[in-house]
Amino acid sequence: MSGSGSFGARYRRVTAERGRLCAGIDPHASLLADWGLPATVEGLSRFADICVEALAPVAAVIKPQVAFFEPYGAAGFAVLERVIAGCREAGAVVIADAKRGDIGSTMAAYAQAWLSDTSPLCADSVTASPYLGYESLRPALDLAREGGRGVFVLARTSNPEGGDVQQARAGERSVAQSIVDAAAAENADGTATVGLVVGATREHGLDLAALNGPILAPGLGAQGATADDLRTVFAGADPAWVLPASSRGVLRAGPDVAALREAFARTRDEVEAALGRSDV
Ligand SMILES: O=C(O)c1cc(=O)[nH]c(=O)n1[C@@H]1O[C@H](COP(=O)(O)O)[C@@H](O)[C@H]1O
Repeated sequence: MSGSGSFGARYRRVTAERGRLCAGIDPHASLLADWGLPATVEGLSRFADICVEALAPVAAVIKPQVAFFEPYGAAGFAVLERVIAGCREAGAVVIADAKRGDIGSTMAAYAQAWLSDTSPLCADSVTASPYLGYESLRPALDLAREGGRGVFVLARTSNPEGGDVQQARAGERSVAQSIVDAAAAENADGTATVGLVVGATREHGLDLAALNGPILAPGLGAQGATADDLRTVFAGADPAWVLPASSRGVLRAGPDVAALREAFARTRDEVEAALGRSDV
């Protein structure tokens, strides 16, 4: 899908209106305890409802971390379905942080789960690992493009161990740069179907200038990156596409809905001030 129905067009619209910060919904057991909630599906459900109420009407992008719903089995997935639907209804773009990656024929089923209207888990986009080979993600990339959705592909992750694989040389360039280049080639159609994940926690040495798609940048807050760091880490990228993400850094302000929303707004304003705008 191209033009105003593309993922990129929708992403640009909503981030221009609501600002560039992705709010993570990561129901860690320790956060549930801090919020006075039990580590049960009822606790998870209450945590999720508070997050949706506080964040969905104000955040441009929301990223529920699937891993924290999985330990509760089918009941956890039912809560996740509610989170995804509630955030989308309130106008936020949802990234299901599932980090899927498998051989192509299996990847097609993951794509159906996260990117097809027929699935109860359908989101606006999903995170994916290209480390079974970028082309193994093809079924997800194609389905996303068809439906005006997106795939955020891991390039250079925020964790210290990521460099072992991602900074390895693949001929003239690093493995991570080869992922960036594949995504940029894919986005030549102007849809911005392929986003990247590039951690905000360290300088990455990547050339992101030709990407023409969103760059999810986790690591703000709990992992130590600051809004000011964004200026240097993403100096070579179009700031309109940079999407810093914070989960625990914002969530620690809960469970009060107003306090949570205020923590989100404060972080978003810091990010906006640090990144500046190229498109207004
Ligand atoms: O894909 C991601 O979102 C992701 C990629 C990455 O490189 N680093 C990273 O921290 N994440 C996710 O971003 C969130 C970070 O959470 P906080 O450290 O609490 O802000 C978690 O859900 C991580 O799984």
